[in-house]
Amino acid sequence: MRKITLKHKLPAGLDKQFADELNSSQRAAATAPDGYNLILAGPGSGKTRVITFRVGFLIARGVPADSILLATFTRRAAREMVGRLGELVGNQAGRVWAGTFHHVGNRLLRGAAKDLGFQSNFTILDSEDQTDLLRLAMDDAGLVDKSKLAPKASQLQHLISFAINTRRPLAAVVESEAADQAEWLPEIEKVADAYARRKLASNCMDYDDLLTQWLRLLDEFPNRLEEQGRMFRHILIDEMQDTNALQIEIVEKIAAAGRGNLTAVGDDAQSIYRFRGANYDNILKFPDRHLDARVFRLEVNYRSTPQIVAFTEASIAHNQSGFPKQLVSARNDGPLPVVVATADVYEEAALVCQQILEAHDQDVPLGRMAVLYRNHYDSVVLQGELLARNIPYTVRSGVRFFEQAHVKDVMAFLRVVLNPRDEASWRRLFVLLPGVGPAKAGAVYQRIASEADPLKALATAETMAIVPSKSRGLFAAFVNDLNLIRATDPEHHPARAIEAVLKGGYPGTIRQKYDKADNRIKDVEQFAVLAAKYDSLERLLAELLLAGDVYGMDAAGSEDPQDVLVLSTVHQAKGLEWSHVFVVRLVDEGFPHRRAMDEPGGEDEERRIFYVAVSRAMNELMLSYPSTISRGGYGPTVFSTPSRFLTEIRHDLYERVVLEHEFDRLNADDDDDEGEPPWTGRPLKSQPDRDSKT
Ligand SMILES: Nc1ncnc2c1ncn2[C@@H]1O[C@H](COP(=O)(O)OP(=O)(O)OP(=O)(O)O)[C@@H](O)[C@H]1O
Repeated sequence: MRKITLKHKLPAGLDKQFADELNSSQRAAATAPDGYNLILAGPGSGKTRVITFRVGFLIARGVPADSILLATFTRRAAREMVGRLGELVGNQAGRVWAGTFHHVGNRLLRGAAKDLGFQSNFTILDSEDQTDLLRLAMDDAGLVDKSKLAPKASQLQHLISFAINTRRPLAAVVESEAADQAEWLPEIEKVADAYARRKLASNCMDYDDLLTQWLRLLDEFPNRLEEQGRMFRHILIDEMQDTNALQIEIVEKIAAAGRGNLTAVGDDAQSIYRFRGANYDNILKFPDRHLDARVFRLEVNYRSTPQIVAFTEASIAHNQSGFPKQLVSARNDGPLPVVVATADVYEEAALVCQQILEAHDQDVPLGRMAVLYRNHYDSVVLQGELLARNIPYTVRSGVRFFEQAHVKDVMAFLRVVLNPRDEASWRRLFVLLPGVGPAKAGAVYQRIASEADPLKALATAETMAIVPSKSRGLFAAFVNDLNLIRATDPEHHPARAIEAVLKGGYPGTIRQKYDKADNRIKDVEQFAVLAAKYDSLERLLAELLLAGDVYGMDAAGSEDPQDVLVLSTVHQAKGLEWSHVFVVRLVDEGFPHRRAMDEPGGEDEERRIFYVAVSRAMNELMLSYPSTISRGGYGPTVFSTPSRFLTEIRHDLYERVVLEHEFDRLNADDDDDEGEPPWTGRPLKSQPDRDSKT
């Protein structure tokens, strides 16, 4: 039969946009022929731009927009790409299947849930619902109250989810991720089964099901596989380096069943989500899995100055594996990255704040600057300094420090000791005890409120009578903790008071009540470090809490409420860029993360995290580390080792800067060069510390 090919016209101006906005390698990748394509690209090389243009190209070539699947790492990325795509192809952009794998899985499963034994109106469990259901499953498996050493719900959740996302047997995951829990394996497996049964019975799916059930559909229902193969003529995956085994199995199955059109975009050197099950091999072995794959390389960095690019490339060159790339900057020269050693964490915080304010005085908006760190708790002391200096900031890596539940709990301990009539704080503490709800908490407060010494009144038989009998032991321990906290003279030594909180029963409460307990406990330790700067609890509370509204305020001369400094873990900074980037706490015990170093490939993964951090900077990059660190406020102070990620870099690729104190300068002999510090460099003036240090 004779065929007529319907020709589609490129929308007006699209040709010109391809010519004006893409360089030749970007254009070649965006307009690649059908088939398997891998676009390997360094940081700042326009990956987002290229993948968006490729979708635009496909639509312009006549591929129906609703037959394109564009899988992104975050929903925000999908929104941004669809917005940009709209500028290229108009309202067809909204018809593309763009979103995270979970988002797309959810849409597809609604129409196919019945095949899998679910109803199409299945509910998606949020993480709290998940924990509740898992606790019930633990009960089914006889794991509740069995032993204090038995795995907790949050740990089980992680292990079950990790096994699913890495497509490994649960037993192997328990062995490698939680060897100390291996004796509980039979129970853990029972919990996993009971949890799955309960989800099915209650017509609920968790996030992982949106992928596992999707894959099940493809594996067990050949008609569904064929349907999806037909439906998705082109599949594009952004951030390929952070996909997990499950995600890749799904898309590769669909592509193979359909037309075999799969374009993956990513940077192997930015693969940083191994802890969530991402598999570095997904990108590294793509050419091995698809022998006919074309590989495109984007090697022009539009983001960073040549100095920053040279530094970042010198860092990643120390990794053992990865695709070789030759990244060049398209920008004009800028200053060398700066490396500064500070005396301690307080000086580091003061230095970063001062540099930020100076850049701000030179018209760099706060919103174009970011402070990045490896661990969320590394930001605590800095947050204290920012609040004290009225510099507005937002924390991408989570809730601002003083708004977190566990920090509020610790504050409540301090507050009731300082002001035993602080009802809200008492109530907050009482409900931390098992069996005490808001009503009982109110009754206990009423009982002690009228007493001359409410704290003393806590220990009386009348008060105890209000507490449920099973909680009395813990209540007595809590009263004991409060007395120990009071004995530290918290009014003058707030750090000692926080350390007393840490020595009492509260860490146990954290483990019982909250997820990520270890990190929360580290937060509280860092809170003690911050508090050691204060010799008055009242001032600490006033300075840190009353300044809590500083977000979006017209502080530091900023006129735009959105113009706030960004604080972020490196992981949360993925894909973003700022004019000025400060990477802090670069000590060998923290960045690289100590735990990661014990795992095979751990150092390379940590170096990739460092690479992501430094490659966020467009114009200026400052890297700092405290020469001494202490665990708690009054804990022993030890010398730190600068991160290997700094010391391994060729010295001419950065500028070492020594800190000079203003008062040193005033007193110094004019040209006395004797006793030069071992690390010499351009002196950087620092303001004397606030006089609050104890
Ligand atoms: N051809 C180009 N001409 C000029 N600027 C470009 C070009 N391509 C990309 N850019 C700019 O370079 C910067 C980095 O681009 P983009 O964010 O897409 O990079 P990326 O490869 O996704 O980076 P990363 O992987 O580091 O997150 C952006 O500011 C973008 O607008």
